[in-house]
Amino acid sequence: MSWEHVRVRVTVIGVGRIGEALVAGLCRAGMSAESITVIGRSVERTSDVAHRHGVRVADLRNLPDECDVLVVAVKPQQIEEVLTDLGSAFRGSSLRPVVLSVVAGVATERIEQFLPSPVPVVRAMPNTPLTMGAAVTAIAGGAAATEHDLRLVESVLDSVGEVLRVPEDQLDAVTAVSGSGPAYVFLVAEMMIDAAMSLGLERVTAYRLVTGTLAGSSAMLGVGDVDPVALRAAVTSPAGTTAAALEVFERSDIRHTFQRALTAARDRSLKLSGMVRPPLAPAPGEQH
Ligand SMILES: NC(=O)C1=CN([C@@H]2O[C@H](COP(=O)(O)OP(=O)(O)OC[C@H]3O[C@@H](n4cnc5c(N)ncnc54)[C@H](OP(=O)(O)O)[C@@H]3O)[C@@H](O)[C@H]2O)C=CC1
Ligand SMILES: O=C(O)[C@@H]1CCC=N1
Repeated sequence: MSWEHVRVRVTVIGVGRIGEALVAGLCRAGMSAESITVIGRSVERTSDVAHRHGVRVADLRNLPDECDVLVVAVKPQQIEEVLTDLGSAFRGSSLRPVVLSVVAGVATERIEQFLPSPVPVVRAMPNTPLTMGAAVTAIAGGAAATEHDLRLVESVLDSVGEVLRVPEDQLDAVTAVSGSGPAYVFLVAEMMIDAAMSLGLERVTAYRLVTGTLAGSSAMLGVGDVDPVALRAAVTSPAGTTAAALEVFERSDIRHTFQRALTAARDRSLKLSGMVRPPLAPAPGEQH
């Protein structure tokens, strides 16, 4: 998406790691800084982010006059408070942006319960490579989200990486795979650097070899529909060095470990939903 002739106004509530990564990614993709507003909790942190990226600042009780996509990027434990304030802010204004939640584990239905209906809600699971325009994000629309709303969200997320639609009940699995996924890759980098140093390489050499290897290998994976098994086979000479290493991995039951790790992440995402209590009763005159 080229933002040169298109104006979509984005407000991001919660400018922590993922909120700021999104702001950085959108600025990098050419969205004008005047189209982006941030709302944070700590004044210092929020003005710091706004200053660094040249974007505007607002607050939850004083939303910007214009906003097409309102991103909620706070922790699951913080969303209840934010949605309560957002519900009140919406009731006192005619502003009706698409609410785009990137919060792990919190269902669109749960979010809708805090807001005057009908507010379109889209749930997304991005990942931190969005800072580099290299995210992969899965989205699912809530009850009031139209095709137009989904396309609007896609236009924003497209500019920071790849976007795919999934049924909402798959988003917990998506979180385990691609939301948390960068951390697994960084863990591999960390372990390879430690192992390289234990073999006698200098830290700086180990770092360059490992990051170069991961970046190069990721670039190979990113070329069309490639099969990771075939790519691995191409590195593995019979009775060679790679085969010696892979045999150690297989004997250590690494596949089962990955299976268990991703299942634990998926289950944690499912559990997070239960931490957000719906509001006690709808405001007078509102249907839910
Ligand atoms: N990090 C990641 O890789 C990914 C994270 N996510 C999801 O994104 C969300 C944010 O995660 P992450 O960025 O890592 O978390 P952080 O803790 O880094 O960021 C959360 C931010 O929300 C702010 N905040 C808290 N309460 C409020 C409030 N009432 N009003 C405005 N801002 C508030 C916090 O401010 P303060 O610092 O003052 O507390 C903080 O800056 C989570 O729900 C997570 O599940 C999704 C995909 C990937
Ligand atoms: O760890 C977490 O809960 C968040 C969701 C995906 C990545 N980080």
